Amino acid sequence: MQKEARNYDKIVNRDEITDAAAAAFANAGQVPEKYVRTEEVLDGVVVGEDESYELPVVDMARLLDPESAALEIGKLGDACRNWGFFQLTNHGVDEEVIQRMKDSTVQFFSSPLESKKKVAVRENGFEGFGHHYSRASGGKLDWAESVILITQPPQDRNMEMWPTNPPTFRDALEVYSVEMIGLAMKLLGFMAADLGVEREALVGAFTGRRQSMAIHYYPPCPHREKVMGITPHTDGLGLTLLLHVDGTPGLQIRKGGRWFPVRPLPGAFVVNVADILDVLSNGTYRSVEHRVIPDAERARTTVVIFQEASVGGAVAPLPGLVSKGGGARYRSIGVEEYIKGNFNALAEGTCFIESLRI
Ligand SMILES: O=C(O)CCC(=O)C(=O)O
Ligand SMILES: [Fe+2]
Repeated sequence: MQKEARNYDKIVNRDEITDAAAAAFANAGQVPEKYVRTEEVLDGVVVGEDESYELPVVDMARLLDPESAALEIGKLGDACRNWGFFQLTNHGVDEEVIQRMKDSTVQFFSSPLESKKKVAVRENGFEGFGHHYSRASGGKLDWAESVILITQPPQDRNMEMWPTNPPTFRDALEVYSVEMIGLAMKLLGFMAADLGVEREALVGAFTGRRQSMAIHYYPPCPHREKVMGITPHTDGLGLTLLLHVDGTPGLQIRKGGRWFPVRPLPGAFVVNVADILDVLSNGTYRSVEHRVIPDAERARTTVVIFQEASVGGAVAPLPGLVSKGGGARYRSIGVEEYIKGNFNALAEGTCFIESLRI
């Protein structure tokens, strides 16, 4: 797909990180009005430390072992149906590749604002350094700074938006991005087995499609009840792979009207079903709303990879699943129209795939 085919004009509107914002992030004794969102933060009960619950954990080593595969595929399927999220252990991704990505990300965010602004978001631009998810919140901003980039396929990249500081960043991201395609494809193969479709039907929908990534830095905030790290949203693409750079928690998943905090397992990825996979699976797998609340004391940094998917140029339920009975639960839509609709919905704070429901 040519990048010219994507025109985000009038849809995407990002905010730059101002000097004032950077100063507030560095010293959060006082939260500027633009970031105060107490009502939103208090919307919905957060499940407390005292309540025991377990977010699903899927073990890649057990998926790969023929002795345990069937059971583990069942766990994977349950996680995608009931939570839309799971933590993935024993993922097999080269630890050095992960470490280089982590180090480069930390170094990027700790560099001076002037340096980060070399890749600042542009008007109507989708990529770059800035505030990315705040639009749904009536002019209020997220307590975070982020970079979003298109990473695959290589011809879709806008290299002028790729940081050169630290000098390791581009190379680390290039290698990491390829590893994440491999990891996504492995997982999708097991998801296909769980859904009862041909491996190629699901893996093929993701093969050669666009990959983008976000790195996020959430400064600590002693007034946690006032600020939102990321506005509640569902992910608009196919599959999301999230890496915790540090051990700081903050991600919360909505289930049954309550927010469940994720307790990051050391060395695990957090994987979630995004909207297009929900559609492909004909609503069997769920793309679930999530948000981030910053920590009171510790900064939090994440690296997030988004894999896009489509079938024959459309976002639609896989034919193999529709024919299984019940009919299509979503109507088919061209992928370009989908992406635009999704951005519009994100800006409005609605969920685009709801409008595709039959
Ligand atoms: O940083 C996180 O924990 C969540 C990021 C996220 O939801 C996103 O980038 O879509
Ligand atoms: Fe997300």
